[in-house]
Amino acid sequence: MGKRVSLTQYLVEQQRMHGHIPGQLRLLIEVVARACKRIAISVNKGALGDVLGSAGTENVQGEVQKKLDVICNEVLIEANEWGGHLAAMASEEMDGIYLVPNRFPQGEYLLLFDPLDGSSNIDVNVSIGTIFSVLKKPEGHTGVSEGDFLQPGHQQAAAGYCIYGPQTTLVLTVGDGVAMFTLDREQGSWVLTQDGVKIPEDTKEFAINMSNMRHWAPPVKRYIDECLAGKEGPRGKDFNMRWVASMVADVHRILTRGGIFMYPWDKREPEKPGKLRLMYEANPMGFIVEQAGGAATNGLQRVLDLQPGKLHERVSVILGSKNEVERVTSYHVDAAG
Ligand SMILES: O=P(O)(O)OC[C@H]1O[C@](O)(COP(=O)(O)O)[C@@H](O)[C@@H]1O
Ligand SMILES: [Mg+2]
Ligand SMILES: [Mg+2]
Repeated sequence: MGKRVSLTQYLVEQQRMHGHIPGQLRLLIEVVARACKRIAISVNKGALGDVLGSAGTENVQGEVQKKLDVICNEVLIEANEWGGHLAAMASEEMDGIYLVPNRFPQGEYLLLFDPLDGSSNIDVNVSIGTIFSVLKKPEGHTGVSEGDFLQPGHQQAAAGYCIYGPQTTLVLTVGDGVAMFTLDREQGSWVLTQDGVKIPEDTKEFAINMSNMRHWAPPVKRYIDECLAGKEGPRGKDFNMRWVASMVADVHRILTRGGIFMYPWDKREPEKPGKLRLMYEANPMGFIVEQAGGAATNGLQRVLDLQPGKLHERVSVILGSKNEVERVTSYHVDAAG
């Protein structure tokens, strides 16, 4: 095996050699990675650590919080308020933004996260994760408001996720491609295990929750019907299907071997644009997927160009292998006339 490159070495190189990231951002990412290591330990303990089951509370979106949703949120807040690189944080599990208290050093970045993605999979021992996104606080005024967070995804300074699966893997982009780091548990360090990750442009694998089929919009139904028709259908090839129901795990598979992931708008809650959250899920994943050569849209527009109207905004998501995402998007454009 060749020389092992740690997360710190990778980031220092991004900072010094390529000039991609300022020192503050490098340190911020290291703090997030350390928090993910702590979360990995809690996740691994499972029933032994009393971390399974419901917390008996609801988040701002009316979803029942699991114990791990709450624990992970606290770990991320606690680690990052000490870091000194942030002005404020926002999380899927908190109603409003969290200002870094004055007693801690203040920084110029904003951190957003989905502390625990795939909540329904915690108790059944299936892969779950943490997703994060970093924005720069807009200049020109003191203090921080919710409005400062409402920046389109193409302005992200960094984004990543950590997947707690058979391996614990941190996937990161600072706008210079995508790198993967595997946690070496004995050493307690993140080791670079793949750099320049590329998603194949074509695929024969789709990920969607098929139980919602009767609620889909016609362009989604058209695309999936064509996939299901297989070799004899208009696509002329057989498709496979996967749905883990943890976005991190589904996206991780797509980064590894290609595929398309869809959580589209559907008729169950027609007033909502989708189930997934723009700021904590779609934007960071959209940034990563694009940096790996894939694409991410809401059916009509590039996800990273959407102007958020509010912190907990929902969005329809289609992402993954470029040619498939373009195809589904063109079906939506056709339908919109
Ligand atoms: O259970 P469904 O409707 O298939 O939804 C699965 C989706 O919900 C999510 O679990 C939502 O994330 P949270 O667990 O953070 O709420 C995604 O990770 C996943 O893609
Ligand atoms: Mg989530
Ligand atoms: Mg979550």
